[in-house]
Amino acid sequence: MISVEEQLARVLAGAAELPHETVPVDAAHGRVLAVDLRSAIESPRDANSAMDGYAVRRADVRGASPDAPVALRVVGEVAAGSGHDPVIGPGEAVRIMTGAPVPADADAVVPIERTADADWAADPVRIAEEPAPAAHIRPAGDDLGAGELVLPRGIRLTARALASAVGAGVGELDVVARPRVAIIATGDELAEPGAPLARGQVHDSNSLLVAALAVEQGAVVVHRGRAGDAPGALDAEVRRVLEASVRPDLIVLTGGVSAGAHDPVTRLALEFAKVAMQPGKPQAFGRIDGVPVFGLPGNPVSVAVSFEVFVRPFLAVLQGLDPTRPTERAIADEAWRTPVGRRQYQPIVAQRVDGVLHVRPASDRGSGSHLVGRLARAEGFAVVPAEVAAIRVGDEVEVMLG
Ligand SMILES: Nc1nc2c(c(=O)[nH]1)N[C@H]1C(S)=C(S)[C@@H](COP(=O)(O)OP(=O)(O)OC[C@H]3O[C@@H](n4cnc5c(N)ncnc54)[C@H](O)[C@@H]3O)O[C@H]1N2
Ligand code: MOO
Repeated sequence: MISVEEQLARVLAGAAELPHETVPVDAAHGRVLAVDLRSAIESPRDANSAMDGYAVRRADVRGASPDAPVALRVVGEVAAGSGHDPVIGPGEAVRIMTGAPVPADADAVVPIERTADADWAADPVRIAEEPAPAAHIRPAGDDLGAGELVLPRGIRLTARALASAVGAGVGELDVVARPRVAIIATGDELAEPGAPLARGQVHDSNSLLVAALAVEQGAVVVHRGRAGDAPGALDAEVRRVLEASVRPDLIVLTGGVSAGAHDPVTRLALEFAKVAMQPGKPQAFGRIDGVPVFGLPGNPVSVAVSFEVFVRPFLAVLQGLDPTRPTERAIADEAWRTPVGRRQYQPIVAQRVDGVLHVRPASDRGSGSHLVGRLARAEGFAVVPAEVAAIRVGDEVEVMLG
């Protein structure tokens, strides 16, 4: 048996960041930013009003108060979006709306509520407050200076990040290419989701599990198929994938990697390993025509764990992201057994109590790697060192969430 670290090192050995591409901001959600993004503009472009009210010259309204309002003639109006810059002479004011550019002659905005009549029809308008210098004016460049760093390279573009990018005057972003993943579930026993099962059959949940996990990690699924155990079937399916017009960056196979007499992955030219982990012991990895191929063990919980431990870091490296997974300390609220000699990845449910993370196994039916029905409850995995034989109530465990 080899350690998880040894197998991970094998998997990551040839992995490198994919090429970059430029995409419209609309298509960048979830992509990884390839270069630092600096603001293309000063934002806001113009000094603009933070309130609906009147643009005034402060010199005209010194000492204004509710008891001694100052009357100004209304000589115009600017609404948001107006490119207009009306002249404001002594004793004059301009109606201004939130977001509208402040006329060059004004040096303060008085909100409508601070006028004696609080009525847009009032003319003259009676200003009932002496505004502070630049009151309610958002200066140009208040949000972003031209050239200011907005987003650092290597982040995944969230909705908020995209809003900042658009605010920075950018219409396109340089992003890392999405890893293209091909998935082939192997086994004669596999049936379509929802299909009635004949004796010996099982629904293929693995190919969808891998596809959805890969998409969650920023990948795009270019092929999802199944291959039976007959000699040549998997080979033919792999060939089809490799010869398709869109070549994948990786192929993920599930099932057929262990010691069975019909395990088809074992006939491929991959490197096979028994990894000291549970679940996920039998693993295969290699390159076929230069394309990385993962052979994950067929049990659904083994697939979920193998993806977290090997495929997810690989996808991270392809996207220029840190492959290390942050872990947290947690307290076990329930006891469970764990195999000595293999690092256990126990699906867990988690709960924070007074800031302390508490976990218990997600399955109430043991840690069988076939328990796909319990996978939905898992909120993460407890990672138990190989030398530990049992977790007792109150023990501290390391947990990777999500
Ligand atoms: N003699 C030995 N037998 C087994 C060993 C071993 O070391 N010696 N290892 C066991 C362990 S651990 C695992 S894990 C499994 C891995 O087996 P395979 O990768 O060959 O997987 P299969 O035999 O094809 O399937 C295992 C199990 O999972 C079900 N399955 C397969 N594909 C899917 C799918 N797409 N969706 C849902 N379920 C799937 C399959 O029906 C089997 O029940 O080997 C042990 N045996
Ligand atoms: O290692 Mo297998 O993955 O126990 O279930």
